[in-house]
Amino acid sequence: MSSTQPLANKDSYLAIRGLQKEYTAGNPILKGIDFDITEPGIVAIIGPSGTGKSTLLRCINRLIDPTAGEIRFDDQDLSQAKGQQLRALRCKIGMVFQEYNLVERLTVIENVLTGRLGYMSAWQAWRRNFSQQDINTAFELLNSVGLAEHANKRADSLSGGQRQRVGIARAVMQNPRILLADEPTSSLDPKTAVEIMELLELFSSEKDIPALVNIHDVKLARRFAKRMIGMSEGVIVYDGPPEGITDDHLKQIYGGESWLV
Ligand SMILES: Nc1ncnc2c1ncn2[C@@H]1O[C@H](COP(=O)(O)OP(=O)(O)OP(=O)(O)O)[C@@H](O)[C@H]1O
Repeated sequence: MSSTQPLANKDSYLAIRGLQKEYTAGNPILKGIDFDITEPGIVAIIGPSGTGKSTLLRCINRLIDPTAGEIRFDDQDLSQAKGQQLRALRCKIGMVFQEYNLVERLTVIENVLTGRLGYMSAWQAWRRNFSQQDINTAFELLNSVGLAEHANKRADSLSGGQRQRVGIARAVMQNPRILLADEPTSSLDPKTAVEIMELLELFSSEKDIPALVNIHDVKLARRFAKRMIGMSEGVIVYDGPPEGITDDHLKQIYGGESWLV
């Protein structure tokens, strides 16, 4: 794709053009990324370690600043947003992390409720002054992720799979327009990994939003993704349906072939 293509219309969930990121000058990690997200469902981003998958998601939610390019989200250029505008846009981006990023000393329900903090005034947030509606929604979400009976336990008493369920509930609590998940299954056993992907699929479908998921497990990606983006050395080398990915694509993405059995 070319960075001269027009940005998608305002019905697009996300439109990225010419996205570049250098951590050190002259050493680009993302070398001009272009894609549109126009439908709900899981989009799996695959590629070898160090190719820039996390950097891409971190640019999208502005945990880091892109070096160049445009990130069109909610009809605004997220790459240039600052201050209140950036905070408001970030509220609409739910983020799920590999290591969960929960507040360990808080209870499970308190962790889910932190998904609303971005919508509250500083005073309300400081007082943890959540509305009854938010509290009800948090309990409903905990029920949906199968953790209703754990609501009042401390987050650090849960297993990895349970923590990731809390992480997903917290992200959905934001009422996001998109979900970003950075290797959400990498620290989990295979069965739990499937359950986590099922939850991402469920919320993506229920809330009618896309979920961009960085994932190392190609088989798992193929099972759940509607679309796969293959990255290699900071560029996109495959963008299409899971059934379109061939061994040749995988060789191009990961290099070599001895691992392809
Ligand atoms: N904060 C940073 N400062 C400098 N370099 C960084 C920083 N974060 C990442 N990098 C470098 O950018 C490159 C891409 O890293 P990134 O984490 O985006 O890759 P990845 O594809 O997500 O890898 P993995 O699958 O192992 O998580 C790597 O070479 C990494 O060392």
